[in-house]
Amino acid sequence: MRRGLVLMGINNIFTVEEEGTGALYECRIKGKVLEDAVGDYNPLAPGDRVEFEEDPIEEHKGSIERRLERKNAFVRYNLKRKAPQTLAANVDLLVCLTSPDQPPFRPRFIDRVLVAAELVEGAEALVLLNKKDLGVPPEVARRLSLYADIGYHVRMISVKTGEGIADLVAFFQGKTVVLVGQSGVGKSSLLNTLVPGAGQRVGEISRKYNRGSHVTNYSRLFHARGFEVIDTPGVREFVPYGTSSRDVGWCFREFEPYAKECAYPSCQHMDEPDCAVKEAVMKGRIDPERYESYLRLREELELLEQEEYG
Ligand SMILES: Nc1nc2c(ncn2[C@@H]2O[C@H](COP(=O)(O)OP(=O)(O)OP(=O)(O)O)[C@@H](O)[C@H]2O)c(=O)[nH]1
Ligand SMILES: [Zn+2]
Repeated sequence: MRRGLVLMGINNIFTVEEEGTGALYECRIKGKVLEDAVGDYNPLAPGDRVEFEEDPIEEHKGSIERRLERKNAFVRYNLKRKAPQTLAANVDLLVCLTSPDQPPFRPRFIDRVLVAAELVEGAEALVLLNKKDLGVPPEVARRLSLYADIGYHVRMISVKTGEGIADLVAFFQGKTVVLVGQSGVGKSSLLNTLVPGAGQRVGEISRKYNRGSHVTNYSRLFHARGFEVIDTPGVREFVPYGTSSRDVGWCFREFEPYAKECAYPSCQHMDEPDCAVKEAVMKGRIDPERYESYLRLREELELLEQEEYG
């Protein structure tokens, strides 16, 4: 049995890089499901390690027999397909790439990615502002320092001028990092800086597997110097998966010390009496914008739950 690393998967065909040799195999899953991944919608993602068997006839084809134990998984809810989508596995650092302008800074998007990051066990999160060369308005700077205050990594770079890139590469050493971002923030540009030629390779792959459609709707692992980087599809909306409307408050990490003090253990921090979270918002100890993000995400998850079960 050979061992390998899943680099990407499109339409249930997985590109697996063999351990030791680095040879690439085009693999399918043997049988219908993987034993240890029963019930998963997409059982394999870039970053997964697998055992596979080489095809006896066709060179560089194979079948995946088993997924090795995962440390964690980064999952979003795919609104189009109405199903969870695992974007990456075995993640050390989730990078939410953003920009001060072009497209506009969207803190609500960041908050949602950070909620998803809280659900990736053992992974850290970095809020990474690209396009620093465009200038950083005070409101953006304030928000970034809020993220730092509540315990997330925060950095600013400019792919255009190269500012902050060397430090970023140093920070990434030894890690598997996942890039997430809205369209247009410069994700492809950053990826190309980290992994020269990556963009071109992505283009070739989409032509091969995604005939006609140029939109990359799958993630892909690349080896960079001293670290691994997983690129994910640029999305307009991001919905985290793996929590419920009732529990999502626990994914706003700065709420936690207060939430424990709420009169009701399952307090939703809305209209309940003696809600310590609301009180903290009122006293300025919790940022009102983060609280607003919470309310909106809670509501959206509730709507999705009604769609699913109603
Ligand atoms: N001013 C400035 N522009 C940048 C910087 N990085 C990227 N851009 C520009 O931003 C635009 C979008 O960059 P892309 O790398 O294509 O962004 P993306 O996030 O991959 O976007 P999608 O392909 O839509 O997912 C391009 O015109 C880049 O030249 C930067 O640091 N500063
Ligand atoms: Zn409460």
